[in-house]
Amino acid sequence: MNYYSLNNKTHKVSFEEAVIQGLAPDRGLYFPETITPLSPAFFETIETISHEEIAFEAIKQFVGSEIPEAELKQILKETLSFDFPLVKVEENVFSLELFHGPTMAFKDVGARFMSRCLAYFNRNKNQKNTVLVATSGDTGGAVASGFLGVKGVEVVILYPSGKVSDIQERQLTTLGQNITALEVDGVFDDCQDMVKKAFLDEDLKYKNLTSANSINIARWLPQMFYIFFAYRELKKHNKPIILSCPSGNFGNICAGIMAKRLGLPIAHFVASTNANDTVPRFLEKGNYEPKPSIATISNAMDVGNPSNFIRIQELYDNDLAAFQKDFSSYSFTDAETEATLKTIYKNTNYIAEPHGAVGYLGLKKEMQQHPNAVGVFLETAHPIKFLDIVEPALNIKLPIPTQIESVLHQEKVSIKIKSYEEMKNYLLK
Ligand SMILES: Cc1ncc(COP(=O)(O)O)c(C=O)c1O
Ligand SMILES: N[C@@H](CCOP(=O)(O)O)C(=O)O
Repeated sequence: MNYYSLNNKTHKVSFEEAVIQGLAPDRGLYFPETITPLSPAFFETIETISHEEIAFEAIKQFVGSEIPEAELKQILKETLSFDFPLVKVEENVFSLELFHGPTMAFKDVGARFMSRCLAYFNRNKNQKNTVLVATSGDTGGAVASGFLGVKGVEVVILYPSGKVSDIQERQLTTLGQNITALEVDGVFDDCQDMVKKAFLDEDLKYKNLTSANSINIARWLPQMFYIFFAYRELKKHNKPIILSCPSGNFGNICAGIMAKRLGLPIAHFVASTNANDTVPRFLEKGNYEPKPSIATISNAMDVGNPSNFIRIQELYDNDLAAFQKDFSSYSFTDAETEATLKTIYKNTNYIAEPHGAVGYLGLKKEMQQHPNAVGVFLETAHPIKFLDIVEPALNIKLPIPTQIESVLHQEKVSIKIKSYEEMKNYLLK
C-alpha cells in the first residue's frame, strides 16, 4: 500500500517509509492511496470473529505485503492482549471502555502496534530512530510504555508544563531507560508544532526522527479497531448506530470514519469537544479558524488546532454538505462536564471521567434527533487518571489499579524547555 502526502499528492511512499518518516518531508500527513471496503460476508459474521482476526482484516490492506501475514498476526496478538468491554450505561446508551491496557488510555493500542512495526522494520538494520511525541496527557504515557526498552529507539516526549494530570505526568516522566520527557513552557499545540518543525530541520536529519503521535499512520490506523469491536457487540440491536468520540486532535474519530469507509455501518459520528471548539465552530460557520488551546478538566482534549482535521476533510473530499450529513460536533463547558459526571453516577452508578462525560453529552444531544438509534460513547481513559476531578465530584474514593500503582512512588524526571531551540539542542546532544 502506498501513502501520499496531504500537502502534495504526487509524493508517495510505502507503508514502511511512512512509518519510519512519520511526517512527509513537505510536512504533510500521510494518507492511504486506496481504501477498499471489506466483504459483506465479513460483516455478516463479525460477531463470531475474534478481536485479533477483526483487526487483521481491518489493517491488512494498509500494511500490504510489507509485514508478512504471520508476523502481522503476532503483532496484533501482542497489541490486543486486553479487553475492550462495551458497558450498558442506560437504555440504548453504551460506553466502549478503551482503558484496560497497560497505561489505561486508548492510546495503548496504537503505541503498541507502532512500536512493534518499527521493531520489525529495524530488525536487520543497525540504525537508531528517535521517536518524538507531543502529548496533552495520555499519548505520552502510552508511548513511553509501548516503546520502553525497544532496541535502537530513543523516545522524546514533549508535554505542556502544569497542564497534564499528576498520574499522567508520572506515567511519562518516571520510566527512564530510553524515554526522556521534555517539559515545555507552553500549551499542547506548541509541543505539536515543535515536533512538526523538527521533521523539516536539516540539522536533525541524522537522528532518523519519526513521530508516535497520530501523525504516524501506524499509531493512527489501529484506532479503527475500536469501532469494529463496538459494532461486533451492537449489531444484535439491529438499530442505527451513533458514535460519539471525545475529541481533541481528532485522530480517533478520523479512524472511526476510516472504519465506515471499510463498510462498517455507523449512521452518524459525533465529535464531542470541550471548550476547544475549533471544529464545532467550523461546522457552524464554515471557516476553519484554529485558536490557542484553553485549559480544561478534560485536559487530553485541550487542542486548538486538531492535526487530523485535514485527514477528515480528505475523507469527505472537502465536501462540507457530505461531511455535515455524516458528522456533528458539539462543544461543552467544564461545568456541564462535571455536572454530567455527577448525573451519570447518580442515575446509573457508572463512574465516567471528564473525557468520557464530554462524549456522553455529545451522544445524548445527537440522539435527540435519532430516537430509534443505539448510541455509544468512547471512555478513553480510566477515571483514576483524573482522580482530582472525579473523586470530589462524586464524593467517592477510587481504588488504585495495579497499572497505576507502579508509577505512583517513582520520582519524576523531566527537562524543562521554553523554545524549539532548546529542544533541538537536547536532541543534538
Ligand atoms: C483521554 C483522552 N480522551 C480523548 C482524547 C482525544 O482523542 P483525539 O486526539 O484522537 O481526538 C485524548 C487524546 O488523544 C485522550 O487522551
Ligand atoms: N490527546 C493526546 C494529544 C495527542 O494526540 P495524538 O492522538 O494525535 O497523538 C494526548 O493525550 O496526548
